[in-house]
Amino acid sequence: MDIFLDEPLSKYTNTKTGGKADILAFPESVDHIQQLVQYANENQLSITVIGNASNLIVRDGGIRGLTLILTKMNKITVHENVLIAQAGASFIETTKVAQANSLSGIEFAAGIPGSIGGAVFMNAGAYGGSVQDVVVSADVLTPDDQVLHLDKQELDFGYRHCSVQENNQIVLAATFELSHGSRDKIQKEMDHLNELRAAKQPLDLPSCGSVFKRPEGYFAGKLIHDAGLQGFQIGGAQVSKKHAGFIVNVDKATATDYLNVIKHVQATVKEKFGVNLETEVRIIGDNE
Ligand SMILES: NC(=O)C1=CN([C@@H]2O[C@H](COP(=O)(O)OP(=O)(O)OC[C@H]3O[C@@H](n4cnc5c(N)ncnc54)[C@H](OP(=O)(O)O)[C@@H]3O)[C@@H](O)[C@H]2O)C=CC1
Ligand SMILES: C=C(O[C@H]1[C@H](O)[C@@H](CO)O[C@H](OP(=O)(O)OP(=O)(O)OC[C@H]2O[C@@H](n3ccc(=O)[nH]c3=O)[C@H](O)[C@@H]2O)[C@@H]1NC(C)=O)C(=O)O
Repeated sequence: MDIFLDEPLSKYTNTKTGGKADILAFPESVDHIQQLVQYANENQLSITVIGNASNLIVRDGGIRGLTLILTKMNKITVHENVLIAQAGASFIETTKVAQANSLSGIEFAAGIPGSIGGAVFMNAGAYGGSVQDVVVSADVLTPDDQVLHLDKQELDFGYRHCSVQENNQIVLAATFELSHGSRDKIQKEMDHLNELRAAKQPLDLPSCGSVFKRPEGYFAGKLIHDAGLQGFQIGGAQVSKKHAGFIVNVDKATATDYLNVIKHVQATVKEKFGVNLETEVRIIGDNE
């Protein structure tokens, strides 16, 4: 198993920002994760799990203790209409495997750049679909190193919410129940959604997806757009000129630049429209 010390996380985050991990490990099996959790518990190290870092800002001070990236646990298996994906599998790859097996239901995720673990953790959604519509159960590891099989009810999905968040569990794998469909039709729907995404979102620049949650009754992107903030920039982090709900790294941004732009956007939208924008991105790690 690969383990790195003092490893810059900017190499792994989609924003290309963030400080160093004291210890960064790439486990290849549940056994590896259990060994790492045991080691961390014995040495009183905190544990942080990162998926594809597509909806994440790691502060410039980095992450103490042990950080895990699960991309080496990426097996996807299919039995009839049931698809099981390990936590480190990419969501996009999972949609391709479903399509190849004529399975319909996760077309909505064709362009979601996260991992299966991150997608369950955040109850990922786009274009009217979300993880809760198709996931029937997940295997998780508890902080005291026990593997649990949780059904959908126990996962307690809500808007960008899942019970894994407050129980500090690590998602190991997820089971999806899909329906049989036509391979061509599934592919067409995935292509269509990817075209919509490419037309609206700044996919050509580093970002962390939608920075803010949808406030009830509003769209974050529209509020930021109407506040005249598109193009607003601090350091190398800029409110996207293409989609105001994104902050793009246009010139060697730091995580601090991102956080300063977020603060300014929140204050401006509050002042102009009286709406509180809550971050959807996870912000983790220490200040510099
Ligand atoms: N709709 C869209 O177009 C887009 C949606 N997204 C969303 O963001 C999600 C982020 O996914 P991803 O990039 O993989 O995640 P990230 O690496 O961005 O991690 C986000 C958080 O997820 C938690 N996490 C990740 N993997 C696991 C795991 N195996 N077990 C437990 N917790 C985990 C971590 O929580 P902690 O810090 O507490 O350990 C982490 O802080 C996507 O799946 C999707 O929901 C992202 C971009 C675009
Ligand atoms: C990118 C993410 O998810 C995305 C997901 O891909 C898309 C597609 O379904 O819908 C959400 O974006 P969104 O709420 O910004 O949806 P969009 O349809 O792009 O925009 C909403 C509305 O705001 C308007 N809008 C958007 C951007 C902008 O600069 N100006 C503007 O006026 C749009 O015209 C539209 O009327 C998800 N974000 C949230 C917070 O719900 C993510 O979670 O990281």
